[in-house]
Amino acid sequence: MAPAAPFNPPSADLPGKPFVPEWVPPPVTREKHNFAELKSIDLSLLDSEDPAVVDDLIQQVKVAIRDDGFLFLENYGVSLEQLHRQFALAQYLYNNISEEDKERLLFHPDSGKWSGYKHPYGFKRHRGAPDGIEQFNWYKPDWEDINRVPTCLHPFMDEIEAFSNYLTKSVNRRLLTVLSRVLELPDDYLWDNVQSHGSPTGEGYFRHALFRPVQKQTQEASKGLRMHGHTDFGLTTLLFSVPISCLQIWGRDEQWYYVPYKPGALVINIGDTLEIVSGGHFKATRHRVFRPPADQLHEERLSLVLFNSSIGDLRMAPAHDSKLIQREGCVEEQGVYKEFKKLTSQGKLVPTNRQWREIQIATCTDPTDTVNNRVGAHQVLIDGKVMHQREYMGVKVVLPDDEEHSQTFEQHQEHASDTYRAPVKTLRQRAHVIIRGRPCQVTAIRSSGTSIHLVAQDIFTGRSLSDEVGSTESVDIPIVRRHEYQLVNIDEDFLNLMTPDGTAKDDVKVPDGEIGNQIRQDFDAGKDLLIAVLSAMSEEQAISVKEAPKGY
Ligand SMILES: O=C(O)CCC(=O)C(=O)O
Ligand SMILES: [Fe+2]
Repeated sequence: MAPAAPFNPPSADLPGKPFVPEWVPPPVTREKHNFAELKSIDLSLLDSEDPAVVDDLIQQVKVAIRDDGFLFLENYGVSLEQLHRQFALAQYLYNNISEEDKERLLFHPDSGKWSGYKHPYGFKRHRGAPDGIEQFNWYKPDWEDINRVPTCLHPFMDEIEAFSNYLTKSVNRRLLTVLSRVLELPDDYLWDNVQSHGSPTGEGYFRHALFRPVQKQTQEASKGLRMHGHTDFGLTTLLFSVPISCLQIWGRDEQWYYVPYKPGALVINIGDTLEIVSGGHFKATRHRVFRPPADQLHEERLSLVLFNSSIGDLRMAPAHDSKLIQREGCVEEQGVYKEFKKLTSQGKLVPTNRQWREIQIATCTDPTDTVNNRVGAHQVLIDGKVMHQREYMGVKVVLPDDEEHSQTFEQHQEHASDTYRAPVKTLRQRAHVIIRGRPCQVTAIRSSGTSIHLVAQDIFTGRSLSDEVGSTESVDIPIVRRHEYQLVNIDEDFLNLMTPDGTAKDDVKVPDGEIGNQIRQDFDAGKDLLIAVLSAMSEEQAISVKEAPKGY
């Protein structure tokens, strides 16, 4: 097999491309508990001329997939710099997308596709409770018509499309070769017979996602969940390992574990299709998105994902040509394969791949949905554990939805909800830090010999403060949150605000100066206003005002 060519994207500085600020990975958590140990696979070994090296690679994947159901992939042909450019483009999208584009390109999940822009108010087109998750998803029609893409990204579609093409046609194709070999099938079996083709993503999709920190009400309604425990419905999912630890996987010991950050690595999820095709030898990866450890609660999380889909018209069954299946039979004990098998043994048709994915998208529920997320509704108790149970076209899906494992984090967070400590060396420009008891934002950092000189600005008063810290020492960091509220009234010196779930909040003062004047002026003019409030260390201040989008 010819060695795989590395990713060679179009240039970032062609004429007409606006400047895109760099993406700086946020600091990694200091939390060490509840992290999974994932096996890491070096994909470049597939090109080795030594058959023993290739055999060893296949064995490693076999063990990782059959034991754990997930793995890291490294050396797949994209450099860290190229990857960071793609994250910078996602960051650029969320800093520049217009309100008009959000409205115009709003997704239609009822259609069974996530195509377009997802607002941060749940997984229905109609706005529900805030979930802080924004997404843009590219499906076939979105690649084919530039008008279906946010205008701010138009100059960069060459790079985004090249990246998705490389991920599908090079990385995923090689990964499917490895998986075909594990099943002892011809190299291109999964690529030729199961993977959907055409456009950069076939019937699958590519995603830019942004998870913003959530407010207390969302956190309480969802119990820390950002996305329910689930398996992906397609063939494979290629997720990029990110510094903000939210992705968790369900271990064999029936506990949730965070996926650690491995810069540049891909996290590979096995989807339902592969579980079925492999006759249960591959387990679809059970995963969810959960709140991060305490020291990352205030950070935004960008996530780039490629979902590889199976051919929509196919109904999946085990690949009986597989020598592995012929020799060892199928593995029946659990999961979607078992449920599909149940249907076929009753002489019933299983759903097509298209039906299977579209029904799950169209009926997806939110972690904030306190009506459905109850035992008796979408939850059941099995052996004392809370499980999420749904039925799609006669196929029962039961997945863990249990919270109790995270109590140690909960206690930790209560304790450390205002501040935490971090080595001064990890501070960057614009990072938060406490200087002389005040929450500040760093404006300058200078190293001299064994000490670091910090200059910072009080986030509430704007006053400049400075400090000298030993370069190996740690400093206190405030947890700074930014919430947006609707302005209902102004009561002398106080704002009467309303939280997204309708609770009144009347303890924030009208700020002094220009912003205060503007709030009063716009309110008197009858405008619907959203007020951003910054809070840190039990202090709160209104910091900006904007007009609420229509339909808010
Ligand atoms: O953003 C992530 O890390 C995972 C998202 C995910 O699991 C999904 O959308 O299926
Ligand atoms: Fe997923």
